[in-house]
Amino acid sequence: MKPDLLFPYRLYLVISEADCQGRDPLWVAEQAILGGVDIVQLREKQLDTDAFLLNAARLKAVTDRYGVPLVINDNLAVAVQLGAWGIHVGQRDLPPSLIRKVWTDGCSVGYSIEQPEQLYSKETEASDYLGISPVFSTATKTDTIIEWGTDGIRQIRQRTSKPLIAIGRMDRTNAADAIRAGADCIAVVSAICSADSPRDAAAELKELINNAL
Ligand SMILES: Cc1ncc(COP(=O)(O)OP(=O)(O)O)c(N)n1
Ligand SMILES: Cc1nc(C(=O)O)sc1CCOP(=O)(O)O
Ligand SMILES: [Mg+2]
Repeated sequence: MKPDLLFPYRLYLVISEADCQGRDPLWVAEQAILGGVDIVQLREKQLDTDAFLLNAARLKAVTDRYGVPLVINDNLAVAVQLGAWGIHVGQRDLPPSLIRKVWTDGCSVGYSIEQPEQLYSKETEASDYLGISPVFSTATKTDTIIEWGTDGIRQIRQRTSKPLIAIGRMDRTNAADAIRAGADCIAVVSAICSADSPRDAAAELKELINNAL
């Protein structure tokens, strides 16, 4: 199925303070953007809402400077108060249809798909793009169910026109394969946040993605 063109982003950085190896996440995010990241998600699983909001506001000052959309993971209160571009939720979070009722001014809603039957739900219908969760199992997030693999990307591509985000152990060795299998965008934590040079890592991934399109 042909992908929806409303999601033009190709390289998606998912970031948290804990994933940045003691480095300043604002520096990591800025370097990644300079290297070619074109959408950023703040995923803070350990912080309360006040601390999450403070970090999100600091990060938004950086992403706004470069015209890069900022997505908030899970926390609708933070996303709304911040005026974020969007929110990403999974199967055990607030459902997209409820988010749309509360956050009415055109937010973007990403939704994780963990199993084939979840593609055909009212909540999937209510979302703007889908996280393929995970393409490969990863130490960064261990509460996942199956591995989709590149064949899984191909199967999902045949069944939906929603933009597809490949996430889970994505890196320089598999990004091009995921794009060729039908993903629209590659999302990473470690491949950028753990790299010696987040800027160079992002630039290499972006080139691999662009060459695979
Ligand atoms: C782009 C993207 N895809 C998938 C996820 C995972 O979301 P979720 O299943 O809600 O898990 P947590 O990130 O909340 O642990 C994501 N965050 N981003
Ligand atoms: C945030 C997230 N969501 C996933 C999912 O499967 O839904 S995997 C993941 C973390 C991805 O980290 P890394 O790039 O280090 O593998
Ligand atoms: Mg979640």
